[in-house]
Amino acid sequence: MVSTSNDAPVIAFIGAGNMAEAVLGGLYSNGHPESNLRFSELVDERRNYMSEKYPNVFNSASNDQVVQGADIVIFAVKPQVLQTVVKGLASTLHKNPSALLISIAAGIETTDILKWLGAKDYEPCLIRIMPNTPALIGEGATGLFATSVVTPHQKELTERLFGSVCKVLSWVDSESKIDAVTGVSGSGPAYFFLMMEAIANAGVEAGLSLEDAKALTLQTCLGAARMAQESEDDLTTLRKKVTSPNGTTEAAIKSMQGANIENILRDAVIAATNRSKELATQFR
Ligand SMILES: NC(=O)C1=CN([C@@H]2O[C@H](COP(=O)(O)OP(=O)(O)OC[C@H]3O[C@@H](n4cnc5c(N)ncnc54)[C@H](OP(=O)(O)O)[C@@H]3O)[C@@H](O)[C@H]2O)C=CC1
Ligand SMILES: O=C(O)[C@@H]1CCC=N1
Repeated sequence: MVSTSNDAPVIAFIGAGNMAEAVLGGLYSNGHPESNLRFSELVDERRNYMSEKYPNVFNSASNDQVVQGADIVIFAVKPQVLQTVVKGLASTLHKNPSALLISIAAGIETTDILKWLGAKDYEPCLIRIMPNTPALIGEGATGLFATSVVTPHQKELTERLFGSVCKVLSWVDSESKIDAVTGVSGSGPAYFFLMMEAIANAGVEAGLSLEDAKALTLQTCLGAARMAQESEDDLTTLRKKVTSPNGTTEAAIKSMQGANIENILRDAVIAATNRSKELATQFR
């Protein structure tokens, strides 16, 4: 096993896919010591890609190897394989009862993870988190839920770590709210990417080059989000300030409302929230 440096926690990622990369990459860019980051990944091609990108971060195809001696273990595999992964790691984790366990898997409930761990003599400290991919550039948003045995110190540590990659961290008091966080922000980047694709493509149809249409779309999205964050006006007021009576925006908003855009977006968020709940029962 690799040696570690200083008193930063040793963090082991189980699964090194898109979301693990977003969090690991964000921590790495923020100066978390490389020697205190590790990941396991079964797929050779993916492991090689990650190891070229993060050359001094220890990696292995063995989940057991990376969790040994880890202070924090982050489960970052797909919901459908989490049960097998957790059961496979249980005996190794029982030898490290002080490790803080964090699951980022959509849907899967903490009671199921604890059941799969099957610890007899202690209750593992487990936190469920739903971050999003902009964590890779330090612009993530996440909801967090802690089981009752998690200590204030562990919550602070989790806030500090995820706070370095996510600008919004919101602890929820009941686990079911993590499904709603998933519907709004976990899946949320994809909604905005889809809208940006559609707006840029429409800009091309209206006569712009793709390059210009994309640049204008992205900056408009960024500017609107930053303005909404920094302004004292609420979202409705900000929208109305763009919308001159009988002007161009009004024509666009009428077109969108005619197609029932509010309901379309509402249904999308509820569909993702419900799918998160369904994943829990599907892979139990
Ligand atoms: N992507 C996102 O925006 C977000 C994802 N999440 C959650 O994060 C988790 C990971 O998602 P994402 O990164 O997108 O998924 P990915 O499929 O990109 O990453 C998971 C990786 O883990 C690998 N893997 C599978 N089984 C094992 C195993 N037994 N041991 C080690 N590695 C394994 C997978 O290989 P293989 O491809 O062969 O399965 C894959 O490379 C999911 O549970 C998802 O719900 C949460 C928030 C946002
Ligand atoms: O689509 C998914 O299931 C994962 C969880 C949230 C974002 N991506």
